[in-house]
Amino acid sequence: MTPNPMTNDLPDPAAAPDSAPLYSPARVRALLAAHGLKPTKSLGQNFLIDGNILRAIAEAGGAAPGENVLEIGPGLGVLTREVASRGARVTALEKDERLRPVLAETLAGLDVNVIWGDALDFDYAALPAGTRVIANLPYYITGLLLTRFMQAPGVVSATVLVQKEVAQRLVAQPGQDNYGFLSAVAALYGSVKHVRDVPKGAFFPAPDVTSSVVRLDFDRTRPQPDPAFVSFVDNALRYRRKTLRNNLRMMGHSGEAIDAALSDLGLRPDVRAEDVPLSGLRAVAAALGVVR
Ligand SMILES: C[S@@+](CC[C@H](N)C(=O)[O-])C[C@H]1O[C@@H](n2cnc3c(N)ncnc32)[C@H](O)[C@@H]1O
Repeated sequence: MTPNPMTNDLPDPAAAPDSAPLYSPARVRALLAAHGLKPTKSLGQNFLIDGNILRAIAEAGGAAPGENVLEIGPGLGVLTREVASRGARVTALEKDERLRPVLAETLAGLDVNVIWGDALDFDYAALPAGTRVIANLPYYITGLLLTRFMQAPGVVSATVLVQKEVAQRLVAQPGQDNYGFLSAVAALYGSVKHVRDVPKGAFFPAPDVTSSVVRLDFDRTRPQPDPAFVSFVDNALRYRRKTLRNNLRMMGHSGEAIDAALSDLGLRPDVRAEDVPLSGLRAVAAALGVVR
């Protein structure tokens, strides 16, 4: 049973036998109808209705007995169930309070702690060491959430469903089209792996864009990036297609100091920040006295 791509209509709930899995399109529709709910676009509510994708995310995310998992946006609880039923302890942050009765029903009997509130207000620094994030993220705050996970010392990995375009940015290397702050900061904290693409039909309602599952691993054994350097990289890469010199000028560095630094480091005066590897940006930051 797949949704009609033209209307996003799902089959009649009466057609959903109780034995059908929770993520089946008919069960999802029945659940929403029973609670008088419609997905809210502004909250990025595109619910997963494909069992293969759910299993692939849980598997890639390392959901296993004894693991502490953080999920952002459990929605109807389909991914939460998949992860918790593999023995992981799940903490799930959900903003939409209308989903309280739904999650009470779909997560009954599982080891899940639902925290109601905005994921942007959550204290990620307090998460226990070894926490794994597994989530189908609300797309409108993906970038912000990814940087919160990176900066939380307890979080060791994040396996997340994101827009394909974000996935491409995450894995891009210096000099490539999609390279930018997200690519650079991900490389500063660890490594990124593209797990698989996910077609629009795997969601209800179907989103406008293709999605991808990526896994980010954060290396907590090495010294964490200097916040001054992270901010320097953010500013240096902020305006794409402008020269690094121009972006550094916007940060308030003098033209003289920039020219001397670029020349000493053998970088062309018109080099663009997205073409300079992180080691080069670090050398520029050191030459300008931003980091030691
Ligand atoms: C893409 S849906 C994923 C739902 C479910 N995990 C699934 O895969 O079917 C995103 C979820 O994030 C929730 N959400 C949106 N903004 C949020 C925020 N700021 N804080 C916490 N949850 C949020 C939405 O209500 C929704 O449940």
